[in-house]
Amino acid sequence: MHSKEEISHDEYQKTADWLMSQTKHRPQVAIICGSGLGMLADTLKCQDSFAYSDIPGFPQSTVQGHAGRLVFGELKGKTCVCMQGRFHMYEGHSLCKTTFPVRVFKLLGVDTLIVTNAAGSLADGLQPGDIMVIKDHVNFPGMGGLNPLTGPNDDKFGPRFPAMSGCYDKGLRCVAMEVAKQLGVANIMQEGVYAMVGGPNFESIAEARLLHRLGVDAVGKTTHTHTLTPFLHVYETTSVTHVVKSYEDSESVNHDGVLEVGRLRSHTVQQLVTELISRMEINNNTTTDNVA
Ligand SMILES: O=P(O)(O)O[C@H]1O[C@H](CO)[C@@H](O)[C@H]1O
Ligand code: HPA
Repeated sequence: MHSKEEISHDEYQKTADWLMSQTKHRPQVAIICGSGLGMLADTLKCQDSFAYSDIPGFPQSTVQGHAGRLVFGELKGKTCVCMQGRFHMYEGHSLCKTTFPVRVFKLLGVDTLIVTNAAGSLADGLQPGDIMVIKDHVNFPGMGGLNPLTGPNDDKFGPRFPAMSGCYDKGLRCVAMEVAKQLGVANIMQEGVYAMVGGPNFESIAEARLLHRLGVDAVGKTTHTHTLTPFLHVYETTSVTHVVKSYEDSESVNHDGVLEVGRLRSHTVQQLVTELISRMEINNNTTTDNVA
């Protein structure tokens, strides 16, 4: 069963030590790129990049649109590490494997995590191509006991019972909305609630309607597992795709369509993240105080 696998502190440390022996970069910010959104990594300067298959202990990406590379470099004067490709439960990874890189990032000195993803729209006001800033999540697998934090707690990574109320950094969300205004994209950006489901199938019409009634704005198959790691300032943005909610709707959602929307919005997401990073005060560990 997924939740049984355990990874020791030494294993995370071994991967972190290997990376530190291969690059001089010491990142403060980590960026995880969602489906079709990996181009962000190409904008880093003075790059050192590693295929996941060459990094000791790292899982492998198997999904189209997730290149499987870890890229270190500079963005707007901040040292960053960028995942071009993430790991999903539906690929067969245990949940602690899907979150493995986030704990390694902590050991590298990262204190801010920026996550992008693709997800289907359930809210009436969210159109395909819109951007949703995640303000909260519903962790369906977690509510049923599938949680990367299951098992012995490693106090070095956070408390046994972490609170989720402040999970998505309010200061970063405010700055993101300011940046959206400055870039002229505030009309396609709003805050909302993301729900993770197991997948890999897309939702049935009845499931989509149920999620909508439960207060979910967008649905995907990943993401919050990374944000359950309570030591980081987290900012997360969703690139919204179409979800079928009506029996009369002749469209059906598919992964190629998801990648297309990702590509369509990748430039805007890239601009948003770059400007957000440029405004961060990172060294004093007080991103939440840095509201523009
Ligand atoms: O969450 P990301 O990796 O962006 O991908 C989303 O897009 C894929 C489905 O097309 C699923 O993996 C879903 O979670
Ligand atoms: O999980 C999903 N469901 C619906 N639409 C999506 N678009 C990306 N991911 C998803």
